Amino acid sequence: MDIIFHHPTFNPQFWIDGMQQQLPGARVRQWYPGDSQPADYALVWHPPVEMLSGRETLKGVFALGAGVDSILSKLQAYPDMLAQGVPLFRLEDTGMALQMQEYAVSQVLHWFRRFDDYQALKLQAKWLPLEDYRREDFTIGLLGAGVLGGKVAESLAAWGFPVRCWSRSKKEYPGVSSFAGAEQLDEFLNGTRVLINLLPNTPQTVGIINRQLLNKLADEAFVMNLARGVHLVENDLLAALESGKVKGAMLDVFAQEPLPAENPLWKHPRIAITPHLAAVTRPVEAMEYIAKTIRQIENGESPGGQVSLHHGY
Ligand SMILES: NC(=O)C1=CN([C@@H]2O[C@H](COP(=O)(O)OP(=O)(O)OC[C@H]3O[C@@H](n4cnc5c(N)ncnc54)[C@H](OP(=O)(O)O)[C@@H]3O)[C@@H](O)[C@H]2O)C=CC1
Ligand SMILES: O=C(O)C(=O)CO
Repeated sequence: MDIIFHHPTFNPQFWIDGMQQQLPGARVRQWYPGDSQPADYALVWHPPVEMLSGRETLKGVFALGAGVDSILSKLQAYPDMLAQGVPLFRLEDTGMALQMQEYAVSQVLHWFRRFDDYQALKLQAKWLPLEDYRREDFTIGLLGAGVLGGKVAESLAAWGFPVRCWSRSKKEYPGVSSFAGAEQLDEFLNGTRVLINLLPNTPQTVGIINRQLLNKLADEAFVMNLARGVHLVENDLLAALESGKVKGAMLDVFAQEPLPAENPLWKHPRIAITPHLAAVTRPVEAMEYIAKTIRQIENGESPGGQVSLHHGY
């Protein structure tokens, strides 16, 4: 079995050795421009078009992350990049759900215990106990309730917050109310105090966190964007912070990354920023998962994690 690998930043030798250990007998190589030797599987992130195009014998392409928007947008521009019928897989969890839970829970508790307000008071040297927020007024809404959103919802429900989620199909997560489809979006937003975004980037979700949506949240809402920058209309968030509708935001992802130094989001006192690291690929877990999936394919089974080219995620 031949496996080709391309990632703009990961250490290729680490992955080549790791995959060979996971799949004894497999020949794993880093792909270089001009390499059109046969391959059965490809492990990729931001792949050059030339790496995949014309490879009709591929049995699977693995995205080395959870989101496949960059691969699908390239595929849209170059429809021949992936031969007909070659399945595209993505990483499902492989250690990312725990990271998302840590990120979301710590920030929700930060807002709930009013540490943002106390930090502002501290800067004025003011000793001023504030009224506690009540859990029942702190409804948390997950936009997107898949592999990562579902786990984040469950971890917040375990802290006793009212939690709800919104997805395309109905969910049954313990302690989490489920809303599904465009027709239930308003109901989901009504009363949501903390909005956490874990949707995929698709034509249906671009710009979803906009003025109209923000206005439907509870007053003094909080917004956490952990999915993709294109989901959020940045100027609409800034306007909602100015009007007081939104009290604070925590942003991990941006329409332009790295976020340019002149972007006003940097300077806003009620916006916290991290540089797209809410959940990163954990190589060992990812390699175990990919190897398991390859073994399933080789055994003629139908593995999970296949991307729907129709739905775009
Ligand atoms: N900031 C970071 O470091 C990282 C960000 N991400 C981002 O997180 C995203 C989510 O990952 P993951 O949970 O694994 O993805 P999943 O595909 O498992 O979950 C996506 C969820 O969004 C829902 N959804 C999709 N389209 C719509 C729509 N039009 N209307 C309503 N709901 C919709 C799906 O509904 P249904 O369940 O019904 O299909 C599903 O619940 C990734 O696409 C990626 O962009 C991922 C990893 C790290
Ligand atoms: O896996 C993904 O989609 C990511 O955004 C990794 O940071």
